[in-house]
Amino acid sequence: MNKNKKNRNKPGNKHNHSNKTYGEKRSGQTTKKNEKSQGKPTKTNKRHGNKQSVTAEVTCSSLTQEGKGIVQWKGKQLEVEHLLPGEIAEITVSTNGQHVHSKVKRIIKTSDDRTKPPCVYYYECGGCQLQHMNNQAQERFKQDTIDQLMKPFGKPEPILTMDNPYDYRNKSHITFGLNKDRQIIGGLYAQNSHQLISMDRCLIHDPKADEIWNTIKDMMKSFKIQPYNEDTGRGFLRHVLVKVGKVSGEIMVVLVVASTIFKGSNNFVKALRKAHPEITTILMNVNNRKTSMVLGDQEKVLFGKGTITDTLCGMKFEISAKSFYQINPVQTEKLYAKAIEMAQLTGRETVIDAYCGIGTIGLIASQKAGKVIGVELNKDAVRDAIRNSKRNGVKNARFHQGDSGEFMMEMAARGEKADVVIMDPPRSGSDEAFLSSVVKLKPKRIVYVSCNPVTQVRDLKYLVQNGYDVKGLQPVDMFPQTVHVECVALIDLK
Ligand SMILES: C[S@@+](CC[C@H](N)C(=O)[O-])C[C@H]1O[C@@H](n2cnc3c(N)ncnc32)[C@H](O)[C@@H]1O
Repeated sequence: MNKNKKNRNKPGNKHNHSNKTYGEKRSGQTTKKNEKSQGKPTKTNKRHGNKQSVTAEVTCSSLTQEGKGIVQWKGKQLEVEHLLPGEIAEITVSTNGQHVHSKVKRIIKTSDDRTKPPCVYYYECGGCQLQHMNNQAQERFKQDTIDQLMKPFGKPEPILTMDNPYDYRNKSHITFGLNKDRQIIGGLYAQNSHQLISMDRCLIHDPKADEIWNTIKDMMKSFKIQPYNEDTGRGFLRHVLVKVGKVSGEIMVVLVVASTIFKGSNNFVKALRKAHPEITTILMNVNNRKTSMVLGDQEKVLFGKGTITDTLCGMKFEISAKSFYQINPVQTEKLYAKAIEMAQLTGRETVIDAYCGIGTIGLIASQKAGKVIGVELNKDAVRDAIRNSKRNGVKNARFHQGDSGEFMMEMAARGEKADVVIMDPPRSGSDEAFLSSVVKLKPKRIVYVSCNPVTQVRDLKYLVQNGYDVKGLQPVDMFPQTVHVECVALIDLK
């Protein structure tokens, strides 16, 4: 599908930008001196019921943490997607009495930070938010975001960026549906919605993963497989998840389906393997619940061993469908190297690897530690961690399944000690149970790895109020083209 035509009028297409000022374009209109900072309503466009839409000329002053441009309009601060600081633009402002929504209509003065997004789906899809910024501007934006958030704790190091900031994702997740002509389409959802954007390539996915799900989409018709419809609950194939071992080349395909009966599964697997002999395992995951979660509980291996193996920091890791594994292995090696350097291990320490996933950080750290204790909620990930420990010949690591907070409380209650806690919680951050038991255990050092600096700041505040000092902060760009940024913090007992 050629979307170039459709995108011609979107911001980011340099040929579309006019350097004319608003005043030049609309000669004869009066401008008041103070209008610039307030935005200049130009005309009322439409009125539907109490919904009203106007066009206004605005100047973008700065960016929000979500990468949206901040502008002033009629004394209000608006957040406008895809607008950059210093840019002057015509925007459409829609109000319904309660909510105000604004959108770029035309860019009048373009920032030097702007680049043409290489992805033709960028302005529809919700996956990336920063493709309209060049690499330097993305780096500056992420550094500024971290510097601002971390101000109470000191100055972060320069962010570790990625040389080739595309094709990096080792995990791709695609949804299927029908278009208005009832043709099968596959793609990603538009931002904050369940509107499926039909696409054939995502530029941050591994290219092989995209080839595979496109083959699956093309096979669906001949195998009479209907995409699942969230509203009616009818249909069979909900999603395809592809995991790629970037070093090993092993590939896992997970067909997420809505029912346990997969008619013709043998022939389907045979045909898929014929088209892609590089696939090393195929699973069927049954998700028959009304949920936005991708994977369900039931899983059946249709071909291969059901896991893939990959190499990270010189160690081999087995990865299950449901286990967490960092999605950008190039940057993960930098992140882990930094985290382990911050831990300053001498070979004697007891290290807790909390929220350990498949044991990656703990097993890599075990080479420099006395003993590693890993704790993780997900059963499959713990099973992987134990297997990974054996596979790499690690003798000084143990893994436990359970809630990290409860595990630490029990450790503290038993009077056990830890020298270093490495923690890497999900985006929601840690919890008081965990943090208070860390404070009780009194490790001399905590290394906090986070993919959400906002919750990390909250947790750092708790630790600082309870006897710890933040001694180092290292941002890492694990998710180029998106607003997300990873940060690792070194925290020492005062
Ligand atoms: C960001 S991942 C980090 C995994 C691992 N450290 C890595 O680098 O691959 C967070 C992990 O925390 C696990 N998790 C979430 N809540 C948890 C909890 N309350 N207790 C223990 N683990 C939890 C998730 O299953 C996930 O594997």
